[in-house]
Amino acid sequence: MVKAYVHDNDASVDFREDHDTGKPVSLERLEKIGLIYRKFDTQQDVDSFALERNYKNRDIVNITVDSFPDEETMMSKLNVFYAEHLHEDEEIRYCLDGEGFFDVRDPFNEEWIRCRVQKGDLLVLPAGVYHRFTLTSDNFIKALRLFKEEPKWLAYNRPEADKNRYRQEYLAQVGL
Ligand SMILES: CSCCC(=O)/C(O)=C/O
Ligand SMILES: [Fe+2]
Repeated sequence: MVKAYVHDNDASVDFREDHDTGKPVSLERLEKIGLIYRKFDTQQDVDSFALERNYKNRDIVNITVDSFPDEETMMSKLNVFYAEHLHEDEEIRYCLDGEGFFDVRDPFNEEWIRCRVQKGDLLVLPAGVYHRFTLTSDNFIKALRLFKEEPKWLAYNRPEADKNRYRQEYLAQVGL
């Protein structure tokens, strides 16, 4: 079961730390904002789930200190992932090893909901949801990224993306 909780918004502490307010977030609340969570132990289960949802492409990312030539390059990549953004396609992320934090902005009250994904955790992020990603203090994740269309990573940052068509559609879908 994924651990999800309200983020404490403490910008004075490294974003890879837990930032746990102690306020848990239920799967029902995640579903209300359009997220789907599944725990899958086998690749076959992931493949069937992806096929049901018409996913065509995938890649594997390994993000760790060794993936970068130096600390500065790593931090600049992490800062890109940590900027609040949306994508125009629904996307699946499945944790193969290590762990990471997906923070998802609750559109009803603007709280950040932090999901700690670990081996076997799968998240579906709907198109248009504002979110960000970071490694944890372990500095390692191996993740399968599944794409409905081409395997490209195009991020649209807030606030410019507020007027994006997919943002508007997302808000309508969740009832706002
Ligand atoms: C662990 S997957 C890499 C991050 C990513 O794909 C994403 O969409 C971050 O927002
Ligand atoms: Fe993203």
